[in-house]
Amino acid sequence: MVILAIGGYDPTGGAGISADMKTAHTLNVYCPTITTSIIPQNNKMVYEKFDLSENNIKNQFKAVFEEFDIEYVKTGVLTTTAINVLLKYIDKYELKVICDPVLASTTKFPFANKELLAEYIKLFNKSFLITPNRQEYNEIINFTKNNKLKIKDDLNILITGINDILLKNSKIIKTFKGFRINREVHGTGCVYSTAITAFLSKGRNLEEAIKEAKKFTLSSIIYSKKSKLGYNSNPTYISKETVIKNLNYALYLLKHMNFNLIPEVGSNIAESLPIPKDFRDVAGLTGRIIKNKLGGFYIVGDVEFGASEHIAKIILSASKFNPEIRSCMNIKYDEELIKILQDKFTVSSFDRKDEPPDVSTMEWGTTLACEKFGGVPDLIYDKGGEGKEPMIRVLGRDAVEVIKKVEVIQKIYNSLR
Ligand SMILES: Nc1ncnc2c1ncn2[C@@H]1O[C@H](COP(=O)(O)OP(=O)(O)O)[C@@H](O)[C@H]1O
Ligand SMILES: Cc1ncc(COP(=O)(O)O)c(N)n1
Repeated sequence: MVILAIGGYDPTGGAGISADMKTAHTLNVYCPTITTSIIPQNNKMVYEKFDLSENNIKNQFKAVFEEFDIEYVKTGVLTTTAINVLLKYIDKYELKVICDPVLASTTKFPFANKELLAEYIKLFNKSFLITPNRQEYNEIINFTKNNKLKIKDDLNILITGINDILLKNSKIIKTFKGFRINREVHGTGCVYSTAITAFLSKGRNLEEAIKEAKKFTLSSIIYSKKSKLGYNSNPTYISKETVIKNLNYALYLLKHMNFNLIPEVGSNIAESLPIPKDFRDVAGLTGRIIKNKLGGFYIVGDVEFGASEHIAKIILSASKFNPEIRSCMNIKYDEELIKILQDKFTVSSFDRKDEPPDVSTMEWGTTLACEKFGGVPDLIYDKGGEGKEPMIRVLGRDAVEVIKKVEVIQKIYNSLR
């Protein structure tokens, strides 16, 4: 797949064509880019906007279209020159344009004036989809009204926010629900519109493309890169294959450990996709890790999605406190051990005696432990109850991280003996 991204250059890599290329590359789509402006900026401010000449823009278009067959084009920061050249190429190559009308930066630097906005309306009328945020949408509608300009009825308009609204012919076609992650990330709009373009180029229909791109964008926020001034988009795609691979590698590492912290009920280890909705988004062992009476242990079953409801409930509850936490393993409880572990790991707990009626113990206990801790600790334990074995649960960002924590715990346990 090849898509073309046309936009401004942000030297920090958080937004603009750098974000576009990172996004497309992560989705295995090749992405030539045409630069319209050089925009020195960071999470604090935009220093300037240097627009490239008409001749340079024309040569960039020539170079790309000589080299590639392009069907889908995503636009970010544009100039009048870039729009005028693009309009000609749309006609000549029947391009499908996804236009992200970046009228200003999040740091409030204006990227468009009235003259440019008038050019944008021409581009909208030759585009497939535009993805304004709510503020940009209001500005565009007001501008068309005040200047008696018309936007074609059959233009797809995705108004982005926390929930995104897809409009067509002035009707709401679909709302794409999101949730707020407590983080302001530079370049999310670029990632989102490029991800939509990439999924469209893979043959998804518009609603599927938006749905998948929204999950992808949320991941790019969850895994965003912290810098001295804020967070920068970090497009990250964790597929089912990645999760299965992590779990199988974690079990491989376990086999090479003298692991014996196995509870009577057995252990399981699980890992979820990012932003899991229910246990079907969580993979675990269809069987258990059980003690071998003569020493050692057996790993019973295969790694499958939907295999472990119990551990899945822990992950689903924990991920609400920290969406990066996607994995958990339950191991044997030991009074002396958990005391020592407090020096090495963050620990929280719950007491089954406090359990209210008619709740899922794992959902209730995990939520309570995370609330007490103010996030997700490395370990959550309980001392058991009526017919219920005490347990330690090890949490982490993926199954390999969890197993590495288990390895440290096992070594500490062995040193007590
Ligand atoms: N902190 C956040 N938490 C969750 N979703 C976010 C967050 N920031 C942006 N998004 C999502 O990323 C997409 C683009 O973000 P938005 O802020 O609307 O674009 P822009 O960066 O162009 O203003 C939207 O779908 C929005 O829901
Ligand atoms: C080159 C370029 N393209 C797009 C944006 C918008 O990104 P944000 O909304 O995070 O400011 C930007 N700031 N710079």
